[in-house]
Amino acid sequence: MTRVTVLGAGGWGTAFALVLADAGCDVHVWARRDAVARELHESRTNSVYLPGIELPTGVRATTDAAAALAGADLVVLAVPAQALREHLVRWAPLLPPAAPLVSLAKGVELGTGARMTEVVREVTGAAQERLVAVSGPNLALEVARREPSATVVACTDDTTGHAVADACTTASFRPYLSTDVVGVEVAGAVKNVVALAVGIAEGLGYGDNAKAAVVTRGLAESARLGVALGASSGTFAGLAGAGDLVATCASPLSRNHRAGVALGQGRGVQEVLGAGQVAEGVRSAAAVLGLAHSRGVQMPLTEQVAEVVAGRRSAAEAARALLSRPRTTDGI
Ligand SMILES: NC(=O)C1=CN([C@@H]2O[C@H](COP(=O)(O)OP(=O)(O)OC[C@H]3O[C@@H](n4cnc5c(N)ncnc54)[C@H](O)[C@@H]3O)[C@@H](O)[C@H]2O)C=CC1
Ligand SMILES: O=C(CO)COP(=O)(O)O
Repeated sequence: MTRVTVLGAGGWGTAFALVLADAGCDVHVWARRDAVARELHESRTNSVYLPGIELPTGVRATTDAAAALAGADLVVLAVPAQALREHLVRWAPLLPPAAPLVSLAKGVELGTGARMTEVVREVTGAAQERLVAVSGPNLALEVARREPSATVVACTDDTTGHAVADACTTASFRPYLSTDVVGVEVAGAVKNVVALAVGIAEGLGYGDNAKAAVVTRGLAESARLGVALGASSGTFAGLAGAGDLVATCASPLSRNHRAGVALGQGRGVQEVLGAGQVAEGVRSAAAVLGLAHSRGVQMPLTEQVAEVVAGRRSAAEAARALLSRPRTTDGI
């Protein structure tokens, strides 16, 4: 039986632990907070992050990372993007030397512009073949309710990719394989920024035309950045790109979408963040923009989201700025 350690017991870490257990893995979850670990371990529920969901028997949880990681065949990283490095520095000496390291986070690190697998590689020194990104239209609550969902398992090494896909294939959760780690990670990170933008449009009271324009132009700029970083443009038309935008930009379950609506209604970013769980796009917007600037890539939508999030521009001003840009000729 594959022994898997999931580091992070938020909505997605917990839902993914459920998938792994359904797929027949022996699952050990690390939670940051004692109350969450105890509830998961004793009642097999996580009422803060996944209300109404019961995990399969056999899933264990602890706040002791060393105990969670002992003997792991596979390690899943499920903490928010901006917290990954600080946690990994502590976990690195505890990681089994050959286990694949799977990143679930959708974000780019502030200050470095690093993708999540780049952070993992820098901190752990793990070979590229051990690094895996899982990303797609995977709203945690729907996955945990065992509603049909598909995802992308991205790894430069086929054998590792298949091993991770085997560990998380169930009757309702279906992974597709890709070797385009860069594309899958960029698509996931920029998706959160676009979901904020769609929410902002909604909060401003705009209709479906505006939202469709934001999604489509957001996807175009996501693909532009990805290709500049070496990704394949096809990745952005797939599950990790268009697929995740469809799910997140339409769903009230998306925290980025909800945060965007609040920003569009004129609420401040502190109020918006204080009210809910992690909305990765809020902090990734500036990081994505920095990465784009370093490669000479234009990302006008991301630029406006970063302005709104920083409080330098109102949502209405951002919309006006986008509408008054010089005409472009790419036609997509
Ligand atoms: N929730 C979802 O539907 C999905 C989330 N993701 C991605 O997975 C990653 C994790 O998201 P969730 O599990 O949903 O987040 P969450 O907000 O539900 O939970 C985050 C988890 O990380 C822990 N944590 C550790 N250090 C933290 C810190 N410094 N600040 C805040 N939390 C910290 C929290 O205690 C919690 O266990 C994010 O990058 C997100 O974009 C990806 C797909 C689906
Ligand atoms: O990434 C997600 C679904 O694929 C979840 O989105 P939120 O982080 O906005 O809730």
